[in-house]
Parts: sequence; C-alpha cells; structure tokens
Amino acid sequence: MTRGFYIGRFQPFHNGHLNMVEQIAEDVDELVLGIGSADDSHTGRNPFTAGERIMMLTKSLVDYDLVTYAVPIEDLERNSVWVSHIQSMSPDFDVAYSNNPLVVQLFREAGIEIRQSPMFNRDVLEGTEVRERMINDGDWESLVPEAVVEVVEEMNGIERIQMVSDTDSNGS
Ligand SMILES: Nc1ncnc2c1ncn2[C@@H]1O[C@H](COP(=O)(O)OP(=O)(O)OP(=O)(O)O)[C@@H](O)[C@H]1O
Ligand SMILES: NC(=O)c1ccc[n+]([C@@H]2O[C@H](COP(=O)(O)O)[C@@H](O)[C@H]2O)c1
Repeated sequence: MTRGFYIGRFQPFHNGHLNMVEQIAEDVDELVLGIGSADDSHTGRNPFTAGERIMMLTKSLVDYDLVTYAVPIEDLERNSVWVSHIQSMSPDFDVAYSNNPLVVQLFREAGIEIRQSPMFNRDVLEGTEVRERMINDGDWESLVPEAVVEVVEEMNGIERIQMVSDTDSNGS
C-alpha cells in the first residue's frame, strides 16, 4: 500500500491539478491532498477558504478509484520546520508530489522522496489565469472540473473574487 501527499493552494482546483492527481493515482493507492495557505482567504491570491477548497477537491474526485484525504495546512513563518508541521497534521505518506521548487527543496532536505510531473497545458491551466478570468467575466469554467463550477456557484464565488480584487492591493 502506497500513500502519496500532494500540496497546493488550489485557488481554485483546476484541470492542471486534476491531471496531476490522475497521474499520481497511477503510482499510489491513497492520496493526501494538502490544502496549502489554509489560513488565508478573501484575498486576490487566495480568495477561497480551506473549507471551500475541500469541497472543490472532494466533489471533483468523487468518481475516482482513489482514497483521498484533504488536510488543511496553515503557512508558517519558518520554512525550516514546515515539513515537520505537515507531518504533524497529515496521515503518514511514502512520497510527496509538487512542481513548486521551494516545496521540492524543503521535502528533499527533510529526506522525503518527492516527485515532480510535467506541467499540463500551463499557458492556461494556472490558478492566476483562472482567477483573472473569474474577475473579468471570462471563460473560467472550461479550465476547471464541472464540480468546481458548481461549488463556486453555490458559494457566490465570482461575487467574492470580484469584490476582493477591487479592495485587495495584492490583487492577482
Ligand atoms: N497545469 C499544471 N500542470 C501540472 N501541475 C500543475 C499545474 N498547475 C499547477 N500545478 C502544480 O500543482 C501544485 C499546486 O499548484 P497551485 O495550487 O499553486 O496552482 P497554480 O496553478 O500554480 O496557481 P497560482 O497561479 O495561483 O499560483 C504546484 O506544485 C503546481 O506546480
Ligand atoms: N513556510 C511555509 O509556510 C511554506 C513553505 C513552503 C510552501 N508553503 C505553502 O505550500 C503551498 C505550496 O503550494 P503551491 O505549490 O500551490 O504554491 C502554498 O500554500 C505555500 O504557502 C508554505
């Protein structure tokens, strides 16, 4: 039995993330999804709460033959203890997955196997691009799983992101 760990901010969960989960599912029996920057929400970069992101992930993956656990991970001021912080919050895992260079470095230094994947259609499958389309009334729906469209609609997410992008100087 192999259990993996994949961390991201998932603001929102998009088809690039889904592709990565599909690829990881070929390697592992179970997958922990770390919801990074769990303590942040209602900002331009992190509009959605940890709970809203858990709904996006859970509903997008409901039909997959993969046991998943969503675990919120708050940011810490100290990079040097961040991997221990994750281990204190997560079910045990054998291998981690990320394409974020800092995350890769921190796991490597902690002696944990970390695997990277190719970027899927990165010119559009990027959280920043999805959020910009949400703010500008563009076609964001084609970049995310159908379940994410439903969650965003249920929580009035477009109104939220448009409001925070007006007031948040950090705005992307
Ligand atoms: N299109 C993609 N293909 C493969 N991996 C991706 C893709 N987009 C993001 N990832 C990876 O998924 C993880 C989580 O990404 P994250 O939630 O930061 O999304 P992002 O699209 O990079 O968002 P943002 O633009 O908001 O920073 C990271 O390791 C990231 O490199
Ligand atoms: N010291 C820390 O708190 C620390 C260090 C590295 C990554 N992270 C978090 O891990 C997540 C990485 O996800 P992304 O690949 O989506 O950027 C982010 O939420 C980021 O804030 C936190």
